[in-house]
Amino acid sequence: MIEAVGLTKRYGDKTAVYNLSFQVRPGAVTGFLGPNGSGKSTTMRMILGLDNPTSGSVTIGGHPYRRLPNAPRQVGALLDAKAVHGGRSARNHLLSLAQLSGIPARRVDEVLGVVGLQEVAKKRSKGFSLGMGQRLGIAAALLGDPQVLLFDEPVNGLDPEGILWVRNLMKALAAEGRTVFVSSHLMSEMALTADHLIVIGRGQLLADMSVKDFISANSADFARVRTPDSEPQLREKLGTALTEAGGHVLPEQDGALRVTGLPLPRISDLAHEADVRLWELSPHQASLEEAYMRMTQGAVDYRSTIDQKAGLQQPLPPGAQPPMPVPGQGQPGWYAPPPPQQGGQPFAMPQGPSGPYGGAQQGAYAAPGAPAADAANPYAQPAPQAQPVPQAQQAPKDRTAILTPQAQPAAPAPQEQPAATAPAAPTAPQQAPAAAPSAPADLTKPEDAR
Ligand SMILES: Nc1ncnc2c1ncn2[C@@H]1O[C@H](COP(=O)(O)OP(=O)(O)OP(=O)(O)O)[C@@H](O)[C@H]1O
Repeated sequence: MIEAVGLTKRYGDKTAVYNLSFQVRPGAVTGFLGPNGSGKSTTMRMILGLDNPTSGSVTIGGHPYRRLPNAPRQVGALLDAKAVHGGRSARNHLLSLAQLSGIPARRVDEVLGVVGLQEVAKKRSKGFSLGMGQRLGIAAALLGDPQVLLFDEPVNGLDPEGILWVRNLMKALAAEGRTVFVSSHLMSEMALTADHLIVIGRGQLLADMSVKDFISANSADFARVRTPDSEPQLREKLGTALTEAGGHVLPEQDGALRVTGLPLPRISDLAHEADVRLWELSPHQASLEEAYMRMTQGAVDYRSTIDQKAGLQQPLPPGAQPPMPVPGQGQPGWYAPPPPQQGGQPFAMPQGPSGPYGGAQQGAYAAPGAPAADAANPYAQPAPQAQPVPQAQQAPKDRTAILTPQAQPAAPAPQEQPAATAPAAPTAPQQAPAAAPSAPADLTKPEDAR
């Protein structure tokens, strides 16, 4: 298990990570989400002992990474797939890492097969595509057959088959009881891969809960209603009737109406009473992407001037910044209204000390995450029989917490103390292995070797 307690990292007057407390449990894939610059890589670097926390601590199995006995056998990571000596072949790169750690050469060939690089094992890695580089980085992470794995954007540059393979690899690793912590900006992929989510914004914890709970906590089901395009007055009429009946009505880009707060039969009845014909009346559920956007909108630092989130976000006045998310309500100004405040809220909202952003609180944790039951996914690729893990395998609901800064997204106050100096040593997980591994798990072998 990875455990962070009050983890804070400052670079001069820049607070990259502030008072982060969370646990990443074995037996589940935990997604690590946050907008650009929110502190994910910094957090991962601190977990791996590549950066010193300014305050707080993070441990793996109860020890800081640098004090772990046989760290490379216990922890594997993909942080920067480009951190490879380009003049070396893939095999020689892995071989040198293995030799540094006393890992037998046969394990190198195993992981090359696992990631599908056996055909290009003797080619220099500087000629590798982005996706091939990612595969090589994943191979390095698997080299020591570790129980704890960290992947920073592992599907970056992978083709669809590669993405599917990584998805199944993550799940298979978790199903074996390993701790899998993976960051990604691909929400659709995270929705399919992760059991649990840790979401940060501007270095602070925003949510710590199952994917399912995250979506229901940050979105609401809604109905799409369309009236005949040729008769805009009917749309107006229906909108008025629905609003008067207590519905929340917002226009969609294609001319439909997004309605919340009214059940579908009631919408149908109201349309009938208003003598408005309908071309569409359909139920919709928000996606993880939509829930994530809603949760993190106020914590986004870098935004295109022409980006209006494809109609999801209500336009702000010129120069206005969206407010930080509100606990249990997500981001104000988004089409999906807040989830029910009473009875329907699946997470706790613990209180805690104020932080530089206005108040970050420590999460509440309960039972450990349940291991996924289905260990059928092969690591080796391609993964022709791979199936998405059903929602039922998600982490238990009671291990949830939502933590939200309450005030301004302004920069934290300048710090009095100098930034901690990052250790000069490793820059990539490939430098991790240091000890001989025990026999690798069967699932890490290529299919044809089993
Ligand atoms: N060595 C450093 N010196 C100064 N500032 C840094 C350093 N490393 C990171 N930062 C800053 O800390 C913040 C968090 O950066 P980090 O790379 O951890 O974010 P991230 O969530 O991984 O972003 P992305 O999704 O874009 O990869 C950013 O504002 C970044 O500029």
